[in-house]
Formats: sequence, C-alpha cells, structure tokens
Amino acid sequence: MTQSKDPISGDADRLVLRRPDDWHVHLRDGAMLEAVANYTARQFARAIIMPNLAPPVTTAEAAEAYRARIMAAADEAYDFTPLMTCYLTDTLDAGEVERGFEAGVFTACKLYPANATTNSSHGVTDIANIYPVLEAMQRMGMPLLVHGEVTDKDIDIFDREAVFIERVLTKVVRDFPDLKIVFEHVTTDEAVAFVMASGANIAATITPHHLRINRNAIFEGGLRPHHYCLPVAKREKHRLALRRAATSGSPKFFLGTDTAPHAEAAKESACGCAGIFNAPFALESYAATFEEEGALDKLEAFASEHGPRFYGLPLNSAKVTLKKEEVVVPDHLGPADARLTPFLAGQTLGWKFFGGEA
Ligand SMILES: NC(=O)N[C@@H](CC(=O)O)C(=O)O
Ligand SMILES: [Zn+2]
Ligand SMILES: [Zn+2]
Repeated sequence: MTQSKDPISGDADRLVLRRPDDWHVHLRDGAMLEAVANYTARQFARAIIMPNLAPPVTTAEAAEAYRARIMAAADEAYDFTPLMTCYLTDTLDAGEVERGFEAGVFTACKLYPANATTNSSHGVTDIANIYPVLEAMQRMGMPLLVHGEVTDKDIDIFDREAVFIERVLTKVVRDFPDLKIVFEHVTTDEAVAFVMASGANIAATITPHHLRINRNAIFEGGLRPHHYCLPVAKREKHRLALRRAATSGSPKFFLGTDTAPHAEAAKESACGCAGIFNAPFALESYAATFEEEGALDKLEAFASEHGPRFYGLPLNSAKVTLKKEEVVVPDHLGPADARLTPFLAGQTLGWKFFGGEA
C-alpha cells in the first residue's frame, strides 16, 4: 500500500490499495439483484455469492444460471467476478458438489444450520448428515463456509455463536482436520479465540457493521431495525475483540461484508428481516475502523490479500483509491418502489472510494 503525502500540507491524503474482494455477499435475485449488484461490483473485484435464494442454490446448473444473472446485472466496466457457492442440505449428493467444484462452478459450500437465518429452512438439521460431503470437500481442498449459530430455542440468542463452537465446530474440526473452514461473520471474542487457536486451514470473515456497532445500537432510543442482523451484534467487549482481530495483521481474518439487503418495508415491520445492507460504503466503513485503530497500514492485507491466499486464488493486480474526503451516507438508496436503507445512513465518513487510481 502506498500512502501518498500532500507535498504542501504533508498530510496523508490518499490510500492506494490493491483492489479488494468481498468474501461474503448476498446479491439476491430479480429486481433486488438489479438494484444492488453494482454497489458490490464497483468496489470489489470478486465476491463470494451466498446461495440462500428461495429455492436455494444446490446444483451446479442453478449456480451457473445465477452467475449469468449476476453478470447481466453488473456493469461490465467494473470487471466483476462472482464466485459461486453451494447451499448444503441434509440430502445433498457429494457427487454434485465434486462435479461442481471440479468444473470450476462452485468455489465453496455454505453450511446454514436449519432455520438459523434468512432463507435457511432447507439448511442442515444435523451435521452428521453432511459428513460424506465434508469428506469430499476435505479431499478436494474445497472451503466450507459456516453460519456459526445453533438454533435451539433454549439457547439465548446472544450465546448462539459461542455454543455453536462447543457443540458443532469443534467436532467438525476434529473429524476433518484438513478441511478448509471459513467461520463467517464472527461476532464474539470466543470465535476470534477459536480461530486464532486453530490451524492455518481455519479462518474467519469480519463484517463492517460488527466492527462499528455493539448490541446497544439495536435499541438506541427505540428499536432500530436497520441494525438488526444475524448473528446479532454482541456486547462491546466482543466488538473490541473483532477490531483487534481485523487489525492484527493475522492472515486468518479477512473482509466479508455480509451485505444483506432487504426492502425497507421488510425490515421496518412487526417481524423485521435480519440483514444489514452495507455494500454502498463498505470499504469506507472498514477504512474508518482501521483509521480509528491506528492500523490503516493493515487495511490492504485484510481487504485484498488474506482472502485470496486462504482460497488459493491470485491476488488482484488492479488498484483502488480511498481519498481523505468527507462522504455522507444517504438515508435511502435504490429504486422508489424498493427503497433500501444503507448501513450508517445519515453519517459522515472520512474516506471516499474511487475506482482505479484517482
Ligand atoms: N446476515 C443476515 O442477517 N442475513 C443474511 C443471512 C446471513 O448471512 O445469515 C440474509 O441473507 O439476509
Ligand atoms: Zn449468516
Ligand atoms: Zn450472510
């Protein structure tokens, strides 16, 4: 990363970074896909596309068709590459996963515990049901991406990630010691500690929002549906653990926004959907966090290097620029009939994104 100095003031006024990738994205389908695809494509060269459509993406054929719809929705000028994933179910055939991976259609498989989050009713009810698939994935070096929460009604919602580590993840790691696993959108100090203590084949993504808000933000002066996502934001001590992990320089932690758009009407409801739409100012939000932590020198590795190295993919050679300029996040984005509230709506951020070298 080069941080150029303004020759007159001597201020560091811009950051030039290797173009980043987003290792956890929900682009949806149909009109929503059309509305959101370019927010991701503009900032990121590649993105791991989550398969939780209705119905979920469980075949290579469905993934290829979805990839084509994404390519059609994204502006060609952004040169964006979607990396497709397969949604694991109790009955998924290991052969389908193998063929899809060998053919270069599937980059990874996603484990949703049944009913853990948005569109996960077809998820896995017992991890034992997917052991044949995990066996094949371990053999092929195909990453398993995990929504790490138990769903038992008797477990407090704020404990679901920590209990998942004890009850499920520890077992999977023991039984498949060489399986590459990405613990997605980690939210607790327990998850950070687990990843740190595990081998090089275990990594985690960290979202922009879990680095900026704790659970108070969901209840600040009233119920704040746009701060509701899963896993739900935790106590301040957990947020601080995430900030330390993201800015530590450890190759085990990398950028994954978990941008998860839902129309405003679906969020501002008696039973509002889980998900934060953060794609429009994702890199600006991470930059604010890294700057606050005095770690702007670690941003490029987190955003653009640790992810591809873990996945075994080449680093991007294109560059993007962040300029030290104020940018106000709009209150609403998207078409009039499907408005979206972006993360940090109404707030001012100190770095502005430019594609290419500005
Ligand atoms: N993160 C969320 O709150 N929601 C995601 C699903 C997920 O990543 O768990 C969604 O698809 O809406
Ligand atoms: Zn999830
Ligand atoms: Zn997600």
